[in-house]
Amino acid sequence: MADPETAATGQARAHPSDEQDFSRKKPRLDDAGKHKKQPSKHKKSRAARKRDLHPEPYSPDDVLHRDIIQIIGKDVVDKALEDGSAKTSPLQFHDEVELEIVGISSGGDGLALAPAPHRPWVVVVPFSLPGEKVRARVYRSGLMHSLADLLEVIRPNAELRDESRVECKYFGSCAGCQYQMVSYETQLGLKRDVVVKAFKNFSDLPQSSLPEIGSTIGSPLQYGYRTKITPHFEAPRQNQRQALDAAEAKPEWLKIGFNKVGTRTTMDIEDCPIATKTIRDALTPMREGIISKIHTYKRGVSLLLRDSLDMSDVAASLDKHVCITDQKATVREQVGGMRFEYQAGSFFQNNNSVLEPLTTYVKDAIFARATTKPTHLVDAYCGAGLFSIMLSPHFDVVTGIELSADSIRFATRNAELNGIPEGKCTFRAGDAADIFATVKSFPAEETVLIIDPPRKGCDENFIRQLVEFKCSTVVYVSCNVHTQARDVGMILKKMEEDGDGKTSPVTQRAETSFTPRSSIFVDKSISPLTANRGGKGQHSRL
Ligand SMILES: C[S@@+](CC[C@H](N)C(=O)[O-])C[C@H]1O[C@@H](n2cnc3c(N)ncnc32)[C@H](O)[C@@H]1O
Repeated sequence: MADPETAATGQARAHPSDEQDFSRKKPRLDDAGKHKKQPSKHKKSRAARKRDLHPEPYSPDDVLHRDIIQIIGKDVVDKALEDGSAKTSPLQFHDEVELEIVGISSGGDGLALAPAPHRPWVVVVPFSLPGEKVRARVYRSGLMHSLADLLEVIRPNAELRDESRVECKYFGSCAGCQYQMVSYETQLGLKRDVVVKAFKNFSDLPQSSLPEIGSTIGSPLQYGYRTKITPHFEAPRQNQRQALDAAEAKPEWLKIGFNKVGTRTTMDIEDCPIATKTIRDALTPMREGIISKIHTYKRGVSLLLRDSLDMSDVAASLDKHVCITDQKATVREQVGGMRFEYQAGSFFQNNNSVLEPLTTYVKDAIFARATTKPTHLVDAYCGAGLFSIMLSPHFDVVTGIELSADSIRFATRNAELNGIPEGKCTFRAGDAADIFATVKSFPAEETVLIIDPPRKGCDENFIRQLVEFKCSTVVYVSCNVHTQARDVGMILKKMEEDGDGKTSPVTQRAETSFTPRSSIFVDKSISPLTANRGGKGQHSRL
């Protein structure tokens, strides 16, 4: 799933960089307790001012902006942009308001209209649900919206909310999960809605061409599924370091964990119930080790905890797991009948329990649609070879490409490890677009292309060559449905421009499945309990 940093890592959700940060009004003190110079509001570049009013396309800000438009209407937003009031919040810092939640954003937060007599303005309230009446306190404002902390659910949506479902003591503060209080059934429906909206808002396709979105296929595990977490902590400041020599217990300022919702502040997290048992068991000793030598750290650290089969015993049962914390170490996982190894610091999907159903789903989708039996498989953005190797029994020739040379080394090794005949699977390191030059001899009618790009999606060079390649089937797996919708729209349009209906590799139907990933055919939305928010420098994913 894409950029492996998902909501489950607890990284903070992205907020519009240009938001009106009321907290700036408070004097800031430096380490020595002196007042820091306040940043001048007049120094924003023209580009920054433009960004203020036009979120970066397909970014989490843009996705939220589309949700806002849906609630208050395009005309109202356009008028506010025109008259210059789109960034002027009618609500002040720390205003407490009672709100009726009317919708839920693609990032999983409740959405309300600012109460009358305020002009149309959206308030975003994490952990609230449609149909609820809540009390919330505003802490920041941005383009046509304010962000607010949930203070109280005055009238819960009894159909959706059941607090007894919540299994994590940090839920409601940690940025990692959004949905623990709702049933998994409901979560799957919410994820489907995100896919529907994404194709409507970001594919640039006419209504009549929008794919039908199937129902979401659930993850076999809803807690204890996450095979990777990356808690982080800050190094002591100079004044804190001096006091440390005497300290034995964890100093109050030291927080080892994930971001607090809506902030870039780290919360101390002692346990994470969405992580596997192996990772949960390893977290306490790891934290204790850090606390005991915190005085030695000169800078903050992002930790890595990865669940691996025990590598010390090749014949060991699949029940013997260890926690890997070294980025360079090798991790081993089992998926169906296949074994995979990869470098701990490189990409691998973070919910092992969905991988067999996911790859089987992709295989079934390919063969159910094929009119001629596919023989050749091209796996673009192949990582350590998950799709290549899982699907290899069903093809004669398989080739994969991937930017990371380390992942390619492991993909080649994984083919050997699983006894795939020599020469059947070949992998090369390089930009995905380079694959097309190497597969010109593949028979178009019998060739399948699987794409599983990072969150930013494919580039135009790749898409242009994909369309020219004219293979029989394209499967687009993605952890970011918004860039996926953009790319699918672009592929369909370019194919139409080419006027070659027969090549049409793109399915008529997007189907939501599993946790977050998506494909042209499949849209998987991976993580239970999380909204699969995404984006740079933030936050979450498979
Ligand atoms: C979402 S992961 C998918 C990996 C693999 N399909 C799997 O399921 O394990 C995306 C992969 O694309 C790789 N990548 C990123 N940019 C790329 C590019 N321009 N060309 C090829 N691979 C790229 C990343 O290193 C990462 O391994």
